[in-house]
Amino acid sequence: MTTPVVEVRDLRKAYGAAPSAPGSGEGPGVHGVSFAVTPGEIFGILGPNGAGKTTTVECLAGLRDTDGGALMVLGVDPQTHPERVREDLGIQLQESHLHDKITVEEALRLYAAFYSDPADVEELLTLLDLQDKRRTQFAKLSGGQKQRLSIALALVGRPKVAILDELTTGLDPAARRATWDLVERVRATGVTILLVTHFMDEAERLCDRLVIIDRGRVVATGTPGELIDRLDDARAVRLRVAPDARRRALAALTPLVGTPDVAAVETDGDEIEVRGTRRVLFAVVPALAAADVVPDDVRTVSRTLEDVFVAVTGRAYDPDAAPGATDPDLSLTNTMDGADR
Ligand SMILES: Nc1ncnc2c1ncn2[C@@H]1O[C@H](COP(=O)(O)OP(=O)(O)OP(=O)(O)O)[C@@H](O)[C@H]1O
Repeated sequence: MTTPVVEVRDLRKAYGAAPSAPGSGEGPGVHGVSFAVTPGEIFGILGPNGAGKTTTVECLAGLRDTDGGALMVLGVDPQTHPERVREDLGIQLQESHLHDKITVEEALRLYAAFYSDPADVEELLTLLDLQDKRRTQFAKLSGGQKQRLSIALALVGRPKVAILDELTTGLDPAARRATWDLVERVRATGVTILLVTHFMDEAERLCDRLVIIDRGRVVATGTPGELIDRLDDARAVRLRVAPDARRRALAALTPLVGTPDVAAVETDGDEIEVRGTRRVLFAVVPALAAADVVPDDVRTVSRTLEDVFVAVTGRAYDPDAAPGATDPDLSLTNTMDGADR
């Protein structure tokens, strides 16, 4: 088995006292998170706001002290040797703040000066599509350009692992898609990526594997496909059948419920929906053929990571749900400094 580049075992970090409200869990923080990231992956940490994602990556970067558990980044414990971890770890945290007047190129050269063997600034400008913006001041950049600059800054120390936190929050759909392409481009250069996000579609699109975190705990781990396929009704086949064949179609399909690949048959307007495993289509087609029903239209529908969240937590996914107390004074800045330990 490949040695993980990042390993988190039973990480614990609590903020303040546990809440007294019934059902509100153990209070804000992280309460036993475990996962391992293998080299070259885009690994996702997905969950609603306040789930504990940023806390987890800040502990990994040695920016916060933990209360318990074991952490390893490229063979080094970030809690005991944060400075060694930072040599190989690039981190782009939420809300990067740079001086309004600093230009893109100045910012990159300034950050490069902190490293003995920095990445080539020209290469970074090209990789992140910022050549045309090199002389633009930070305050004049669009949201997408600021995000691209923050990724470039996270990569300036030639990290082996890059942590990207809530990259696409506030971006329009086109800028989001462009940012996703960039993340894939960065991974293609050999950097392992730890992607923190509360966007289900982003995780589904980008991550090779992921953990879903809710209220400080891991509630699911796997590839997006594995997590979805574990649902009892991972897929659905939707059929439109002419009114005169409808009764025959239902008579053929209803007895399939309870067979290994079929969980339910339901009607919805003029459509019939058969839900089941990813092999549900294999059950539907022979049954229709035997009854000589030719549908006017057939579509397959896949579930999403949002359905996985609902299935494992029993709650609807509210990306903005932030349980527990917040710390109004906590303002995170880019790079290693600025976090309160
Ligand atoms: N310094 C702090 N003091 C008190 N509570 C904190 C502190 N930092 C985080 N928290 C709380 O701990 C919980 C987890 O926060 P964290 O930032 O790790 O969540 P998150 O999943 O990254 O969400 P978000 O995207 O909103 O940052 C939240 O309830 C948050 O309010």
